[in-house]
Amino acid sequence: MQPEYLPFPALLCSVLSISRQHYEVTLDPGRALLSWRKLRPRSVKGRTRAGICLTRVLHRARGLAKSFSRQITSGSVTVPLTEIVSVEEAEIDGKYCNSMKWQHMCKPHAFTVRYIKRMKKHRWRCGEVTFWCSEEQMCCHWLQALNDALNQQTHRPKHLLVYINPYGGCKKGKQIYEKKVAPLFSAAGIAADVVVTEYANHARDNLYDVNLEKYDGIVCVGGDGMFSEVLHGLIGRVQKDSHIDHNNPSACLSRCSIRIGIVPAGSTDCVCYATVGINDPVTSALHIILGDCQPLDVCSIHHKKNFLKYSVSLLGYGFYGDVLKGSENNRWLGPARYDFSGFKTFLTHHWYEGTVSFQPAKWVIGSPRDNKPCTSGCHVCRQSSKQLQELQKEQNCRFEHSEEEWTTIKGKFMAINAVSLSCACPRSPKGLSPAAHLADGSADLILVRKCSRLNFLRHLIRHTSKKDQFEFPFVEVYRVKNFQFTPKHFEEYDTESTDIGNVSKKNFAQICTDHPSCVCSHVNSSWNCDGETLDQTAIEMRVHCRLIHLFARGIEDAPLTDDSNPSKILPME
Ligand SMILES: CCCCCCCCCCCCC/C=C/[C@@H](O)[C@H](CO)NC(=O)CCCCCCCCCCCCCCC
Ligand SMILES: Nc1ncnc2c1ncn2[C@@H]1O[C@H](COP(=O)(O)OP(=O)(O)OP(=O)(O)O)[C@@H](O)[C@H]1O
Ligand SMILES: [Ca+2]
Repeated sequence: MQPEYLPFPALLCSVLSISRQHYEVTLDPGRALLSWRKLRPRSVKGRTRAGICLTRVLHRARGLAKSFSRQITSGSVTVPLTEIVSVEEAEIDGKYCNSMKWQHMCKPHAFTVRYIKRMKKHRWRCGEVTFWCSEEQMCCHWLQALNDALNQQTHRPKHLLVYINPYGGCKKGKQIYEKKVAPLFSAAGIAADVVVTEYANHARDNLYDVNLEKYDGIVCVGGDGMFSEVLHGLIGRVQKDSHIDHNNPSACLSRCSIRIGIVPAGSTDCVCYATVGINDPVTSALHIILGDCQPLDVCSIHHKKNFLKYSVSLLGYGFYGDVLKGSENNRWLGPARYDFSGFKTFLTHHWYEGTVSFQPAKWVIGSPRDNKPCTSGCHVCRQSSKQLQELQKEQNCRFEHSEEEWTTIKGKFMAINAVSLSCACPRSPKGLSPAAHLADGSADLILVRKCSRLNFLRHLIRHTSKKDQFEFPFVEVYRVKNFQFTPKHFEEYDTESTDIGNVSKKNFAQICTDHPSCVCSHVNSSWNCDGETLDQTAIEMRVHCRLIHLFARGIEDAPLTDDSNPSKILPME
């Protein structure tokens, strides 16, 4: 049984100075809060004649804790211990040492606390406050207590493996890491082994050899393509270690427990944006330092019994496949290559014929048009994944192979998009499917049927506003656990050959040479899989619920402060 008053964790409360003003500073380990409140001169006098130091270890935890819950007064700041980035002895600069106030001290004693400040649009910055103590002993006491509290947060990474793509996005990956991220990691006491990649797939291949046990996380500095490399390396490595054959489309893949952090330095940065709420390197670094953890669904893509790729953002055929293809020769344009190619692809206005079959994700409690986006600590994800787990247990693993309820749609499509997260990115802040969930075990399958150029434009424009992009008769959206696609012309030329895709391509090439004026080259599109083109057009996709974990927390509901008043952090009540 718990005694009424425990000696530990005890409150630590002192009068310390910040910028020569007196504050009552309290560390409440029970509620995991650090707070400081400005004292009026009268109350300081009442506490200590010197007006600087008074340390009281308070055991009346309950009464005081209650009073903290009401502490939303002006001049009062409360920071959860989970949001403290670092604590260290302050470096005293000349300004303070030479001031009259401190001249009597040969060595002023101060410590600096860095903590999360929430700015607009999910951007985080590092706030900094230096507390001055009158005695060395008090300073040590505070440093010790704060560091003890931080050390108790065992989910924070201590050792990271960092891969930097120096050529992603605007080619600033290395600079971004060195200037913005590395200093924060080192302040937080995180050791990092850095690999600057020398060729495409360097990071992926390296992850097969590296001793993963040494690390608490892997960080990739780059765009979605770089993240995809790390994802393939990690998932591939874990399956290899667990002797799971990834070529088997119905294999139950082993989950990867080591977390991946994304420092955005790419062209789209969709995975980062959709899991953090912004593509900002400092914000991402801070999420990594705090040791955030966000599970993420991953889709596997197969052609017959051959594994092709994993996808976490967009698996798109038609419009987005063509945009990607068209952008490849214009890499020199950097991120603008997608807009240029998007414009050209829009003007060419192609549609493609084929058959889509899918099985709905029956366990999910949400739907693609319920207007309930995935947020930090998402209830829909938690509940849905729990129900999926129960279903899998009930059906004793046969669930994955069940043949029930396939829906088949044959038609002409402008675009077929499957997304297992919203795909929010700077181009489209709500994404391709605004209510898709990060970790519910499902993907949203969006079918845009053949329509006029004007209608397609109306649909595209909706991605940039708050209006529903699915509210058109030519757009359908389904929440699925898997789907298959066969292009019409693949069916026609299908043979018993083992390399069907190549046979099909060969036949088309033949037809096009025979009829130079025809549009055969546009009979098939290609798949854009997280920014990479797939070699096959006939594919099957399956969602693996929560296969990986990121250093992220999903998108927080509402920022607690704004830029105009960043110093006031309200308690997390
Ligand atoms: C009129 C404006 C309409 C704007 C509509 C914007 C919709 C943007 C939706 C973006 C969805 C991104 C999904 C993420 C995919 C990533 O895994 C992948 C790798 O990074 N990125 C891309 O494939 C890169 C895909 C980039 C796609 C850019 C598409 C740009 C379309 C421009 C159409 C212009 C029509 C103008 C007519 C006058
Ligand atoms: N050293 C390297 N040299 C050439 N290519 C590399 C190197 N390192 C990584 N790559 C490849 O570069 C590709 C693109 O990188 P990245 O995703 O970082 O930028 P991006 O394509 O501009 O951004 P996004 O994917 O967000 O659109 C990745 O597919 C990755 O495999
Ligand atoms: Ca999902």
